Amino acid sequence: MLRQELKTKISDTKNDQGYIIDCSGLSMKFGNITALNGIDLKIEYGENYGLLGPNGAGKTTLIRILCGLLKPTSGSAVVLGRNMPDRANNYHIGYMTQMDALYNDLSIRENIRFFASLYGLKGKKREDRIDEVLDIIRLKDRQDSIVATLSGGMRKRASMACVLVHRPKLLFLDEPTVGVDPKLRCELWKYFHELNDEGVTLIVSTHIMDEAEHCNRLAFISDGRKLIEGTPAELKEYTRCDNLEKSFLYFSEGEHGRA
Ligand SMILES: Nc1ncnc2c1ncn2[C@@H]1O[C@H](COP(=O)(O)OP(=O)(O)OP(=O)(O)O)[C@@H](O)[C@H]1O
Repeated sequence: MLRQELKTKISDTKNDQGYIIDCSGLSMKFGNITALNGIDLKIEYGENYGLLGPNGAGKTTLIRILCGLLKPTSGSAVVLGRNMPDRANNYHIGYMTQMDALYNDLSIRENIRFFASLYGLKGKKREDRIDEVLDIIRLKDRQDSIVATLSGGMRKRASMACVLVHRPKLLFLDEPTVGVDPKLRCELWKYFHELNDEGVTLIVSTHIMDEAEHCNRLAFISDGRKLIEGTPAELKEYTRCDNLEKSFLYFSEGEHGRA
């Protein structure tokens, strides 16, 4: 009952612009595997929204549908006012996957330039944007290094630059700071919040609680279902837990997970 009240309270927070993401009854089956099972999701413009759940919960499948890379088995996903999949949304969306999509034999700058060109950026504007993102990820001094020679954290930063270069309105980040050192992690989250302030909507998929605490709202996902959503404070307060991990266990395992 209380859980329903929390759901209702949160779903009442609608913004005048409508929703950047509006999903209804989204399901996805791969043969006999049900990856998503009737997900309803409304995300407002400029939110920093977290998808939190264990391995295999369905987070990546959900993101791939929202990016237009997969067609759902049933239900609808409206993104930026368009029913997905719709290629017209491609320019407005950035997606940083768990596995990087960098070309090993190109330099960092050449990789970023390649992605910028795919989005139609040219000439001085393109080179200025590349300089801008190199500053953000703090790799300007390594811009000519061949990607195959980079450390894991540097690869992550280079991938980040490739998805930021066309300034997407909607950014999907799959475990964005795994393998990144604490100092840069702080800087990246500061930058993500700045992007939010500029109106960019961020969807962050994670099973790391530290990362989830940075989101303004979260959905707990398990076995392809959305268990609950709310702000980190609301979810902890409701479950009377001192951290999100325990709150998640509360919802995924019932009363046994309670602190
Ligand atoms: N192309 C596919 N073919 C078959 N099964 C798939 C496919 N993609 C995903 N699945 C299955 O769907 C389920 C959800 O997977 P998904 O990758 O969405 O989970 P996830 O929450 O992102 O997990 P993780 O945190 O480990 O990345 C899993 O059982 C997975 O094996």
